[in-house]
Amino acid sequence: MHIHNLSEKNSILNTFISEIRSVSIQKDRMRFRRNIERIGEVLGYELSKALNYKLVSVETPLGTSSINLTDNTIVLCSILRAGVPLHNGLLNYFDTADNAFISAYRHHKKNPESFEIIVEYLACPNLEGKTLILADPMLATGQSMVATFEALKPFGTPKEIHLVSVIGAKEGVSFVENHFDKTTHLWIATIDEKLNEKGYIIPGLGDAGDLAFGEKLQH
Ligand SMILES: O=P(O)(O)OC[C@H]1O[C@H](OP(=O)(O)OP(=O)(O)O)[C@H](O)[C@@H]1O
Ligand SMILES: O=c1cc[nH]c(=O)[nH]1
Ligand SMILES: [Mg+2]
Repeated sequence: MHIHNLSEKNSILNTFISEIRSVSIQKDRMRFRRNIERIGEVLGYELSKALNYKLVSVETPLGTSSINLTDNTIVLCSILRAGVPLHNGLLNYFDTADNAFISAYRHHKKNPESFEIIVEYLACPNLEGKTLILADPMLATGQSMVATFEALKPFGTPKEIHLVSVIGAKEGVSFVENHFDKTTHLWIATIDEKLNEKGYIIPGLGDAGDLAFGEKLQH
């Protein structure tokens, strides 16, 4: 897998990452969502450099200009709920993309330290020969990303796959590395050291879905 960890180079992205991590700033829910969206825009811009381009002509009022434009047919799929603001950020740049949504959540049984991933809702176009962008801001154990990909398989075989995430744990990155083809790209804002016993990324940011949309009741 090609891992693109954008934190390896300093940029304005660091400001957005620090704000979603900060225990005081992250409480501003609108700012939290907007920062995830802004990170989606930055990741989308970087990802765009790996797409295919074709020379096209554009008529201006005064002449003709030639420019390389991407000819990838993109399907943008994000994992509910926390994926929504990241999806919006990516869609701000890939504005003609087709879109897929899937729900994947951790279902805790009696023991809060063990959970399974439940996939319930899935709306997806044909993926055959498409460029699939699979987005989820948190790559903790990596199980949601892998369960989602398995659920998408009946919709066709994408030509290329780009995973997009904001914060990953080393363990989750290795997990997806073992489950996806080696041609897959991972575009990630930063990678943290470890997970705690409940599967939260340390230091991470807490619960991205709750920070973006409010706490949910377990059912
Ligand atoms: O890599 P994993 O260990 O699978 O964990 C990551 C998943 O956890 C979060 O979702 P969560 O289950 O909290 O649902 P939510 O988005 O509804 O809050 C996050 O958005 C990922 O989907
Ligand atoms: O640290 C984590 C792990 C999974 N989901 C989150 O929102 N945060
Ligand atoms: Mg989720």
